Amino acid sequence: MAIQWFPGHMAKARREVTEKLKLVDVVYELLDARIPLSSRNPMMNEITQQKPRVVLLNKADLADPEITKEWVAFFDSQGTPAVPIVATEGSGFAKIESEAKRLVAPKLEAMMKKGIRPRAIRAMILGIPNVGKSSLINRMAKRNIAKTGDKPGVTKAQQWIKVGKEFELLDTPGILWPKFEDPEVGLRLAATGAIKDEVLEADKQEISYFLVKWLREQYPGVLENRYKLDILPEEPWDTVLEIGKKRGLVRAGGVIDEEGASNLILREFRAGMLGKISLERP
Ligand SMILES: Nc1nc2c(ncn2[C@@H]2O[C@H](COP(=O)(O)OP(=O)(O)OP(=O)(O)O)[C@@H](O)[C@H]2O)c(=O)[nH]1
Repeated sequence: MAIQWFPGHMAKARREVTEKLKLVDVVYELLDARIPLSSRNPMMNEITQQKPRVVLLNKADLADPEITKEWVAFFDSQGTPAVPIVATEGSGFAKIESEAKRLVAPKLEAMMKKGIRPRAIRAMILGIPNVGKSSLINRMAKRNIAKTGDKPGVTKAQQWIKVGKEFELLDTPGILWPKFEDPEVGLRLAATGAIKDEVLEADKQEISYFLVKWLREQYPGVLENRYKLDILPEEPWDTVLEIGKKRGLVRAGGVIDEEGASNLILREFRAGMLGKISLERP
């Protein structure tokens, strides 16, 4: 999504989310399992206030399973249950529902005591662009719900998607902006493909250097294995050039196509071809 977040957009997004929040019992905060804090809206607590919240660590198929466990423990320690999921495959979905039910149970009991008949639990999905909101909604709905959330000016009545007997999901997600202030956060978002490269001030090369440096430090052997490198150069720019050479990205006159090499590394990382890798630790 090519949306750019200007102050006006942020205010509007926040207003829309606040309106939707009034309709639901529980919020699913969708984060990228590879970069949970970087993919979290900086004002999440303020915006959702006291609303019960379940963190969903999406794209868990691409993340380092050990680090994902650490993140679950981290969020638990903060009092927010967290569930690793793969929205595109439907894995982790049973727990999505049971956690929400657990959080909303006291409210439903209080309603019953007042003689109000129990009703379905109502939930909404909230997250930054590209984190998998539509994939999750479609998978939970078991059909394709048209994307309308990111089209300015397109308004449509809120619809509820029935998920089982006791559960309903709002058919449009709440979209919030990511953090932009911290350059490292920006690089993590860019490396995972959460923000379009064109939107970012950093160029492809810089993003690939960031990724290569992280892999060198945190995942020894990964680059060597994938690109058949005998020795890993000390500097990230030399590594990128070396990978370009190995992959035959060489222009006339023997000049290595550095941008091509950067693109290749990013593309392969995003597709999970370098393995299950997380870019952020609790
Ligand atoms: N590997 C993997 N890819 C996923 C998963 N969930 C979503 N994706 C992919 O991530 C991309 C973005 O997914 P969407 O569902 O369009 O994300 P969104 O949050 O609705 O995006 P916006 O409409 O931009 O706000 C798509 O290419 C999906 O196929 C997942 O669990 N694993």
